[in-house]
Amino acid sequence: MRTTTYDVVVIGAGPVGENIADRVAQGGLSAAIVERELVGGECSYWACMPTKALLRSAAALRAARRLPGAREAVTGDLDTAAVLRRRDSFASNWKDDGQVSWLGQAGISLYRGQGRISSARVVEVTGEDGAATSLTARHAVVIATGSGALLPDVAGLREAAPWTSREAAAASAVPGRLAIIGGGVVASEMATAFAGLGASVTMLARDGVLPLAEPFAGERVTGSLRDAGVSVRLGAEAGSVRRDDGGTVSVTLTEGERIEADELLVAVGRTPNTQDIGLDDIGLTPGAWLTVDDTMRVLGDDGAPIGDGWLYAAGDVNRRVLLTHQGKYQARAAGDVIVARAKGEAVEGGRWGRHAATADESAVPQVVFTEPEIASVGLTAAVAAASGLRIRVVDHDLGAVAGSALHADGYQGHARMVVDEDRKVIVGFTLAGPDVAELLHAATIAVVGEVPLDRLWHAVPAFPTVSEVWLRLLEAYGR
Ligand SMILES: Cc1cc2nc3c(=O)[nH]c(=O)nc-3n(C[C@H](O)[C@H](O)[C@H](O)COP(=O)(O)OP(=O)(O)OC[C@H]3O[C@@H](n4cnc5c(N)ncnc54)[C@H](O)[C@@H]3O)c2cc1C
Ligand SMILES: NC(=O)c1ccc[n+]([C@@H]2O[C@H](COP(=O)([O-])OP(=O)(O)OC[C@H]3O[C@@H](n4cnc5c(N)ncnc54)[C@H](O)[C@@H]3O)[C@@H](O)[C@H]2O)c1
Repeated sequence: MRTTTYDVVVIGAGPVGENIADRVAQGGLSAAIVERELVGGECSYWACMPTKALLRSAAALRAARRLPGAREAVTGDLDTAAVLRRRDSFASNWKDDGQVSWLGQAGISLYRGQGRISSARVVEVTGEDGAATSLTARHAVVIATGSGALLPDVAGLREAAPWTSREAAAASAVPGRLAIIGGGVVASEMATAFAGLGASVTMLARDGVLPLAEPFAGERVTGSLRDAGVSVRLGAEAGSVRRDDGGTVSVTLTEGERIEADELLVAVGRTPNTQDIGLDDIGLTPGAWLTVDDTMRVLGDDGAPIGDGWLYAAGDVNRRVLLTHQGKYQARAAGDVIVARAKGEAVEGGRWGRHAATADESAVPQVVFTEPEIASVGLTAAVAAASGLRIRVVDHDLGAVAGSALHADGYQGHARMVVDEDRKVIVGFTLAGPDVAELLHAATIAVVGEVPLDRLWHAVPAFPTVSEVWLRLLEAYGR
């Protein structure tokens, strides 16, 4: 077996693995990355990028139709084939040459194949041809293997060959009828996308729509999905599934009703890609999420770092936050701390230190690209209250802001800020409305910076922008 030594070996070349390898290379260490599919991972080819491309054209069309003058210029329907072609290009036609050449420029060595930890600091790579290579890491091995779609234990589901988010994101045609099990982020975005592309969609949202967001977010998305013709079945649970010889899928609900569709998308969460990466050989459980400290070092059952601290895990696989931008934030912390430890430099792993992913706890931004868009950061009122904070919730009608009225006739939206009354800082912020995504970062800065409310009065939103909602919220709060 060929054996090579690097300072750092990363398993998984998704957005997180790529960023860690880049960070350690920039810090002067040598890095190898192991990938079994496409360099770029889930986000580039089957998740963030293609799904947002599927959503964007219909959103632009809706926006034009909200505006007199522009509305009259819209004379046709959405061109589905053009949307799918644009999606293909955003998925780089499922080819990774661009990202492979980026790795080369960054000085990172790529090994294609399945990576498996065979002993402390050693990763064995098995290529498609069965040939094995052994990579030894002088300083650290990083697991950045991501996650895959979770299939719930529903009778007949696997045999019915359902779509997961991968098949939905890469669909080459729009099914006439699409049933969706789930009510979370993937289910809501894909119901929006496929309804926009002309499918007749039924959504089985057992636990509600966007149940982890502020309640008004799920209510508004449910309302607009229904307006778009989606049958949103709150509380409905799939009992069994069957696909007949003609290809029709039937989902029998636990209460007995049968729903028929041409395709069935399952979107009920994720499972970690840790099944076959050698965890058993180092005292960890295959198939389990990995637990890490704030510098992304993997912890054993005893709460202590594995071995002398040579093993790290970042991104989806550690379950802290299943989002690309947050995984890349972890990657910057992990990459930099690996370099610092290798060079014997001080580690700043305390709260908000440069080597700690502190924001994962309570300052995570997310945009759900539904209609309306849901943009949020930090804690919901319910979570903040449950965590023992003394909070005050301030709400404002986003449509009542001059900038919103100009943005679109009949603009409907809502904004909520959650204030920690003891510290007089914002701990949560949620916006629901057309095109609110780009408003989010101001709220993220307020939450991460713990900007006192009396200072926020001096951050004056420009007139007439939708951001003026900040002033209205402060006025409602009072000073
Ligand atoms: C439908 C969908 C839409 C999403 N949209 C968004 C969005 O809009 N914004 C956002 O922030 N997040 C979004 N996410 C979440 C985002 O995709 C993930 O958080 C992100 O991809 C995680 O990155 P990662 O590098 O940890 O893992 P991944 O992207 O899963 O990459 C892991 C890589 O490791 C490889 N790998 C796994 N095991 C091995 C092994 N043993 N050997 C070698 N290689 C291996 C895999 O092939 C893969 O390339 C979405 C997720 C889904 C499912
Ligand atoms: N725009 C974005 O940021 C974006 C878009 C898509 C996905 N993502 C990320 O990808 C991850 C996966 O998304 P997801 O939607 O699969 O997971 P999710 O955790 O957001 O939602 C899963 C939903 O399925 C429900 N559920 C669980 N088991 C069920 C069952 N047996 N039957 C019916 N419903 C069931 C849950 O209550 C939950 O509401 C998320 O963590 C999300 O953050 C992000």
